[in-house]
Parts: sequence; structure tokens; C-alpha cells
Amino acid sequence: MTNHKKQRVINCITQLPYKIQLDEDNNSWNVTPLTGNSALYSSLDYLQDESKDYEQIVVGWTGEISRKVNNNNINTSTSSTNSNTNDEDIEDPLYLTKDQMTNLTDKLNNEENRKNYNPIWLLRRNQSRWRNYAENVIWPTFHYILNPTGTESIISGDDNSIGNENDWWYDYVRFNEAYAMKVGELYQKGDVIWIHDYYLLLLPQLIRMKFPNDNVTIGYFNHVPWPSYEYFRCLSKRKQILDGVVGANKICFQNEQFSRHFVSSCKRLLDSTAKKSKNSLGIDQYQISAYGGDVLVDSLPIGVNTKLLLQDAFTQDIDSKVLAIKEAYQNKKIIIGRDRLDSVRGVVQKLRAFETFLAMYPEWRDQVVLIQVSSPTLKRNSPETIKLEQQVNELVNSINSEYGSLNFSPVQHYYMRIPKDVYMSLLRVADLCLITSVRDGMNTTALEYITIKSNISNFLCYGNPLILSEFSGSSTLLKDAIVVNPWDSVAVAKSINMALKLNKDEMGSLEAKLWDKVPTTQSWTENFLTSLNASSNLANQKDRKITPALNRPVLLKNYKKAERRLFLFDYDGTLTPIVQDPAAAIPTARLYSILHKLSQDPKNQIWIISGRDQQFLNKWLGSKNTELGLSAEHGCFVKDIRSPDWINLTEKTDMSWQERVSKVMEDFTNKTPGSFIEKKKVALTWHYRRSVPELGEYSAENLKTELIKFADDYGLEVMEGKANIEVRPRFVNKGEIVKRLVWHENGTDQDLLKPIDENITRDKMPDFILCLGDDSTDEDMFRELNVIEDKWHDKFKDQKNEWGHFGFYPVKVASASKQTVAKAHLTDPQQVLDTLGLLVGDVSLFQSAGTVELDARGHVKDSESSLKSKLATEAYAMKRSSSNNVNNKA
Ligand SMILES: O=P(O)(O)OC[C@H]1O[C@H](O[C@H]2O[C@H](CO)[C@@H](O)[C@H](O)[C@H]2O)[C@H](O)[C@@H](O)[C@@H]1O
Ligand SMILES: [Mg+2]
Repeated sequence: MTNHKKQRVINCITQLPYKIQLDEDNNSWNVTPLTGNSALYSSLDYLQDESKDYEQIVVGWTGEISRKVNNNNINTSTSSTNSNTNDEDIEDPLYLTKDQMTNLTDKLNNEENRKNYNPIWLLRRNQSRWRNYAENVIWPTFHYILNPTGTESIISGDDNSIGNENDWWYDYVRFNEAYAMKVGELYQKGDVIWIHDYYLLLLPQLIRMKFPNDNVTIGYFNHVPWPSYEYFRCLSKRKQILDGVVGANKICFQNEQFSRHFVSSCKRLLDSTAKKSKNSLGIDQYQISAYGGDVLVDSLPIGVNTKLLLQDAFTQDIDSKVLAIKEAYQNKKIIIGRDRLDSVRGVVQKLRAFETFLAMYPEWRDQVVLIQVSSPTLKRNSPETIKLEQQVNELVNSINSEYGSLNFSPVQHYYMRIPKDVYMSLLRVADLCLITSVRDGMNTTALEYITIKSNISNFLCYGNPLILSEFSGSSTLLKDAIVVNPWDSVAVAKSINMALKLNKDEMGSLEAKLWDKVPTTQSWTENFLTSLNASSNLANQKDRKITPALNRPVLLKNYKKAERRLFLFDYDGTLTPIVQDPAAAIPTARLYSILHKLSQDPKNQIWIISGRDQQFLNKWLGSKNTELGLSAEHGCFVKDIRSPDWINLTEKTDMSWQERVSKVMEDFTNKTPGSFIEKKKVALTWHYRRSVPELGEYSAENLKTELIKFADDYGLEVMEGKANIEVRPRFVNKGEIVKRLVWHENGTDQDLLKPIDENITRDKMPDFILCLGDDSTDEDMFRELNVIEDKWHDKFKDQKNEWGHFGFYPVKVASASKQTVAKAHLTDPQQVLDTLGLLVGDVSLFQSAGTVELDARGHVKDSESSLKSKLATEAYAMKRSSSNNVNNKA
């Protein structure tokens, strides 16, 4: 028998599927399975127990760990609630010893479970702080609820402060970073990483940064809706979120509408292009070019474990429960609903429609019961939920008093979590299932109902109708359900009437169209992983290399440690955004301030290496800050730091070509309205940004062909820039300047006419080089740095820094999937300024994500707060052991 090697899948989920409680007195863990998220959890079970091709590793946050305390022999908390001596859950800050953590991991992975669960520990005071950004900002926006501050819904924060969106964002970044750290510990070459849902939108890019040299295969599945651009654009961190998620090879949604919305956001915010086609399942897919690489975007509706469901739903025990319910509502039609009680599940809309139904069709009064089970959410005590609860109660009371009697209430409302067997009985007994959500990703109740109704049993489950909201993600899958607009209560009432009057054949034929549309967990899981592997194979093709985002925290660390730093900045499109008029692309006050701060540090040498001419660079940069070295016209002219003089490196060159090039360019300018020539001292640039795009591109193509015909005769380079064609002598380029600046004693004056000396020792040359550029001409700089790095690998093998390199950071500033020889990318000039701001201390580390090391409490490792927390944990461990000793002696 051949030994089939399974592929490892690292499954990253928001929370491990358990409610976890620490029993301090017995020093043991209580672990109870969580309800909800059944589809995802059944996919985990499938990978764990049944899959032949995959071996699963699960990474997930522990969730809020509560404590069970019977006596008060341990009290390390500053909070007064901790002095409580009753046997109850306490949600105070928690300190755990290493042993306790290991015990929980062991318990989760005990032999019986055979699970490979890896908890993420984030034990700060107010453990629910990690939920704030995801639950109060992302979730509402993704469900079309605009609540800019979210402050109404939650009071949070370490110091009992009212939550604010920025703090929440920092916690969100840390939450993602904690996962990146854990994945970093577990990842082995060849693994695939599967990330689930909106708590972890930054994780794909963080993992990409962690493994810049591996083509890690990363898939992301969004379980909730993805909103239209008009909503998504309202998020203040919209770009950061997109940047994070496009680190994946494949991004997948519940339906085509959501994937379309996502692509539209990428086009508008990331300037992505998208090629649309059909995937092997006939579903729309998009190949989007996002920063640094091609990403596959498509949809795959989640499924349910139909086999297990039928097994669970058709038992003798449930038969008797079904019978009992039938007897309780003899001769009545039973409508069922099960929803979480939050604002998007449409319970209020459902009750209004039912009320309208009873008002419109008096013949049904006393003949129909609506059994509505509403399960509480985590935010049960939030003002919105309390308001919603009141609204629901009022509606239930009003319907029951208007249409009920002493011995019958037409609405039976249960605000509770019901056990699985009761849920199964309700699905089986129902004559109609009513789903009126105003927004959801995939309604699994609908899928479970259809599955159960497709089965013939003693109680004739077969073929009872489903009314489904058009706003539910499942409506695109279950097109043959009775699809309604939940906001139109009259239309829903008419549909209820119609559905209850269907005869057996009609119900059967409706049902027949639906049941085979329900995906199974198994097929969903297998299809996702198969297509993820396929998309990653595509990405691994040579010309599709994915460039990771620049790891800014690492850059900052390296920057701080470095003694001789060299900055090589391109100007247009790197330090300033591209604009229509070249004369208008002038530095902002923020750029001046950052350059000023950077240049104040004697360890820093800053060079602007641009295609611009001397005049422009002098006027806007040199005259404002003499600490900047300048290189104009792609290396034709150079002015050293603090020097007033420019050196012309093309002095001895024959310039007769200029006339010929000008003539050809003029010809094209006449043929292309809106185009113009920028005549610099040496280089000539033909611009077409202001022309009709198609004509501009067409002319540029032809102009290039014309110029190339004689470029060799004069030793010229014809370069394609951003809406321009430039010509300059070939022997000068930005790479040549970079070479000279690196092979040089950092901090000393340049002798630009002297040949480069490559015998200089390493301790004189820079130990940190940040090189940023957006255009094809900047590739010369990156290429040169790569060449030097290779030489240094041979020459100075033993002199690498703690990250295993020489501190070279060639970074492409690219807004589309440009192939580059740079090692990392930043999205646009704004990110460039944020990154430089980080170095000079203007921007917080958590403004943007990177691979920060965190401790088990979510503090940055080795920070002051981390050290304090370490001491508190040690104190806790000592108290534990001394109290154990006392107890043992007693
Ligand atoms: O090397 P760089 O500093 O990036 O300069 C490259 C060229 O940039 C300028 O043109 C580009 O930017 C303009 C302003 O945003 C834009 O209008 C134009 O379409 C771009 O091509 C500049 O005018 C050229 O001289 C530089 O060579
Ligand atoms: Mg540029």
C-alpha cells in the first residue's frame, strides 16, 4: 500500500469552537462546545475526521476565558468583583501559568478528540476588547448599517474608557498579528493557509510579510456579506483592510454578488484591474491585479453536513418530539422561524408580515401558529439589542392580543438558545419556514430546512415550502424558494397565504427544484481547497511572483538599530501622488516635515533620485533642505548633500540626438491633442496624460517604435513612464547613481567624478538602505541593490544583521500588479509617508499592520507593559503555588 502524504491545512478561525472556563480551585479547564457557526465547524470536523487528502491544524482565539471560583484563596485582580466567593463566572483579567496554558491545549487535543487545536492567548483585562473593531465597525458596515462611531453599542477598553474606533483598530491589528505569529510558528513549506472571516482581514498580508521568500498559499473566505462599494468606502480603514486581504491567493465569498462588490472596491480603491471569466463550477471569477500580485476572487456558497443532519434529525426521540408538537397544535399549520436576535435577521419584519397576513386573511386566524425562536447574541445587553427586544415583545403581544384567545396565541416566541433536538423537531414539523433577514451571508437554517424537508419520514417531511428573503445570501443559491422582499409586509403576507395553500404536488415540485442545490460541507471544503491550490499554482508561475507588503515593524526595528542609513527616494508617484499637470506635483507640508525630521538625524543620508530636472528639484527640495542629495534627469546631474554645485555626468556626451528626438516628438504632439513635450537639459519627455486615453496610448506605442529605430545609433534609452515616453543617454541611469552612493563611506562627501571603489570595508558602508520608487526607471535602482546584495553575500557573509540580511529594503510603490525586482511594496505615496512617519515617530506602529511579536496578553513583546504583565504573571504563579502548599498542608 502506498503511503499517501496528506497536505497540511492551517485553518485560522476567529475563535476555537468552545466556551472555555478556568476552574481555579481545581486547577482544571471546563470546555463546552459552542453553538452557532455550524457550517464552519462541520467543515473543521470533516477535515479532521474524514478528509483523505488533508491534515488539519486549527488556529483560533480562546474567546473570553471565564473563571469559576469557589473560594477566595487567590485574588490577583485589581477589580472588586474578584473578591466574590461564589461559584460563578468572573470576567476579570486573567493571569495564567505556562502549565495552565499547556493543560488547556492538551485538553483540546486529547486523544479522544485527536484535534490539532492551537489556541491564541489574548488575556488582557476586558477580553472582549478584541471584538470591538470587527463587531462594531466591520460587521455593521458589511450588513449595510452605518454607525460611524459604534459607541452606542459597546463600552470597552482596558481602562473602562468608552471605546473609540482608533483604539479598536489597534486591537484589531494586534488580534491579526497574534494569529500571524502563531501561523509563523506552525507553518511548514507546502502548507496551505485558510483564513476565515472578517475578524482576520489583515492576516493574509501579515502572513505574506512573515514569509517574504516563500510563495505561501493563502485562501480567505468571507462568511458574511461583502457590501457594495458605496458602503465599503465609508470605512475609514478601507484601504488597510483591502491591502490586508489581497495578500491571499484566493478570496472567496458566499455568492457572486458579494464577489462583484469586492472587485468593485478593489478597482476603485486599489486601482486594480479585473479579468472576468467562469470557474470550473460555472461561477463568475475575477483575476484581479492588486498590489504586487494577481488574486483570484470568486464565490462558493457554504454547505451543511447533510448526511449528519439527516442522521440527527430522524431518530425515535425526535419522532416523539415531532408528534408532541403536532398534538399541541392540532389542526393548525405551523410556521417556524429561527434567527439570531440582531437587527439584520428581520425578526421585526417577520412579525409585521405575519400580523399583516392575519389581518388580510381572516380565514387563517386560529388556524396558523408562528413558532419563532430568537437566539440571543453576544451583545445581548447593548442598547440596540435591548431596544430590539422591546420592539419584538411589543409586536408579539400586540399580535397575540389582537388575534389570539385565552387558549391560543398565534405567535409563540422563544428568546433563547434551543437544543439541537428541539431545533430538528421544529424543522421537521414545520408546514412553512419563514426567513425574512434584511441582510445575511448564508442562512444555514434555510439549507438545513431544505435538507430535512427533502427526506421522507413517518411524518411526511417531504416538500414543505420555504419563504426566503431576497436579501439573504442564500437567495441566489435557492432561487426556487418563494423569494420575498421582507420590507414589503403585504407581499410577504400574500406569499404566506400562497405557500400554505399549495397542494402536495405543488409543494413537491417546488421542493424538488431546491434540495439538490444545497451544498454539502464536504463539497464546499474540497472545492475551496482544490481551487486554492490551483490558484496558487498559477501565482507560482514565474511571471506572477507575488510581492509582499513592506513589513513596517521590522523596518522600524532595523532602522533603530542601524548606524549608517541611506535613503534613496524617487520623487513623482513615490513622494507625491501622480497628478495631471507635472508642475502641480509639489511637496506637501507633511512631506517637508518628514524629510526635515529624517535629515536631522546625523545617521541618515537622504537622496532624491528623480527624472525631474535640476531646476524643479532645486526649487522644491534643495532650496528647502540642504541636507538632501539630489539626482536629476534619471542620473544625468547630481548634487551632493549640503553642496550647492551640480555635477553634469553627461557633459562629454554628444547631444545631437536631442534635435532628432524633438522632431519626432513634435510630430506626435501635433497628432495627439493634449500631449506636450517637457524639455529638460538632457532628457526629453513626451507626456500624454491629458490626451484622450486610447489615442494617447496608441500614439505612445507608435512614438516608441519610431524612437527605437534610431536609439541604438545614439546610445539612447527610450523609456515608458507613467503616461509619458522619455529619452535619455543609456549610460546614465538611476542604478548607476545608487551604485555610487552605496559603495561609499556613508556620511562623507562624494567625489562624483572619481571611479567607484568596491574595496571599501563593510563598516563604512550603509547598514540600512530604504529605496523607494514607483516607475520602470526605478527598477534600475532595485536591480543595482540586488546586485550589490549578491556581492555582499560573497564578500561579507558573516556580517549580516539579526534578520539575516544587510538591511536592504528595495520597495516598489505600486498601485497595480506590477512585476518588479523589488523585495516588497507599498501601495501609494500616502503609505510611503505613513511609513516614513513611522520612522520619525509621527505615526503609530499600529496604524498599519506588520509582523509585531506579541506576548500572551497582547502586549508588544519586551515593551514596558509586557514586562509589567510578566511580573504580574509571575506573582500570580507564586501565589498559586503558595496557596496550593497551604491547602496541601491543611
Ligand atoms: O523619477 P520621477 O521622480 O518619478 O519622475 C518621473 C517623471 O515624473 C513627472 O511626470 C510624471 O508625473 C507627473 C506629475 O504627477 C504626471 O503629470 C506625468 O503624467 C508623469 O509622467 C515629470 O514630469 C517627468 O519629468 C519625470 O521624468
Ligand atoms: Mg516616480
